[in-house]
Amino acid sequence: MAKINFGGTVEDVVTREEFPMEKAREVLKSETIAIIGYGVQGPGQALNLRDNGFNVIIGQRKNSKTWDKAVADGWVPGQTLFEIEEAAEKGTIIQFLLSDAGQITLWPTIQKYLSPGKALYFSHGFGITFNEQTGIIPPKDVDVILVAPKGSGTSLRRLFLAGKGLNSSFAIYQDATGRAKDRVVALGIGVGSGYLFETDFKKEVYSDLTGERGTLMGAIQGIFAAQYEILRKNGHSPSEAFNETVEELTQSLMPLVAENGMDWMYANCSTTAQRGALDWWKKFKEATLPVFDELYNSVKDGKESQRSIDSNSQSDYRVKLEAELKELRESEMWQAGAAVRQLRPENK
Ligand SMILES: NC(=O)C1=CN([C@@H]2O[C@H](COP(=O)(O)OP(=O)(O)OC[C@H]3O[C@@H](n4cnc5c(N)ncnc54)[C@H](O)[C@@H]3O)[C@@H](O)[C@H]2O)C=CC1
Ligand SMILES: CC(=O)[C@](C)(O)C(=O)O
Ligand SMILES: [Mg+2]
Ligand SMILES: [Mg+2]
Repeated sequence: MAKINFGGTVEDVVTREEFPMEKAREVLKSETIAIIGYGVQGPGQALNLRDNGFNVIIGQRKNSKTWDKAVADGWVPGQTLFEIEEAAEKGTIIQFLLSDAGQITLWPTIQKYLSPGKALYFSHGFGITFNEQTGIIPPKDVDVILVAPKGSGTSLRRLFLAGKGLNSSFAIYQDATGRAKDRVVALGIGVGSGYLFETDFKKEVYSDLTGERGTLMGAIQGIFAAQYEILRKNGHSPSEAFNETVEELTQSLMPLVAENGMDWMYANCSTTAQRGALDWWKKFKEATLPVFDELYNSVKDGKESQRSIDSNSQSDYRVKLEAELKELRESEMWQAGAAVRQLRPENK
């Protein structure tokens, strides 16, 4: 573990220097990693593990789109691709990467294959933390571990192929074998994580549900829509409104923040912009702090998890989600965005 000072708080983190890939391969050399679920995280983690030389198999429903996707990705039926139950039986580490709602449905099936000494692996603390809602209560004689990439499985794979990595949190809920720490850190390195920081199942899911409803996905769409609406209401064209709300942020300013922090991005803007941003950011913080407080309490009270389970357990959950995504896509702001993207020099 490396001791890193994060703004005054020293944390123990795992970097690839402390836990190189060779060590991860040694730790997991006798393991069969069965990945159940091939949606977004499944492919990202499975392909990275395979490329890193680990023994990986996939468990999927036959005659499904994800079975075909797995075959297209080079998984071989009967060798590295099996039906869910056969993969769970063969796996010594079962990576439970169905959707959080899907895990509830499949838990009675997976549970049958959790023989003593196996490991049950999640990429979200949802199923375990809200087990009064999910019913996911593992037997005591298996390891229960978590590696949660802090980003999309699509990005996990793309960054791996680019020689980079997404950071991940890791947690141990049960250490039945005495090897849970080694297993979970080895898996975190194997799936292509940048650095690993420790958490617990409850903190992972509370922070993750907050983040995705907040700055990462929900709040950002909300402030985009609000600013775009004000600009358009005051006569600014869609081009001007979209560029000033989204395109400049994604193409110019956020990459500067990612490179060297917010102050550096500010310093690379005009002094006019710096004065304004420094005057206004606290007003936006004051306006949104109550909303974030309400959001976190809704997560903590189990309201968000129940909402997710109720919605995503319905047979037509994907149809309903797609209809709302279509509404977003067809909004004027994102239609303007589609036109702007097409006009990028690299897309001409
Ligand atoms: N999407 C992402 O990039 C991230 C996901 N996670 C976590 O990783 C896990 C997997 O997430 P995703 O890959 O997004 O899942 P997903 O929503 O893409 O679903 C994965 C697979 O589960 C299947 N599935 C859904 N409901 C099912 C059911 N009732 N019965 C059988 N199969 C069912 C889907 O067909 C899909 O193939 C979740 O715990 C999620 O919270 C964590 C970090 C990021
Ligand atoms: C990509 C990710 O980290 C999320 C937003 O938490 C998720 O997909 O659940
Ligand atoms: Mg997340
Ligand atoms: Mg999430």
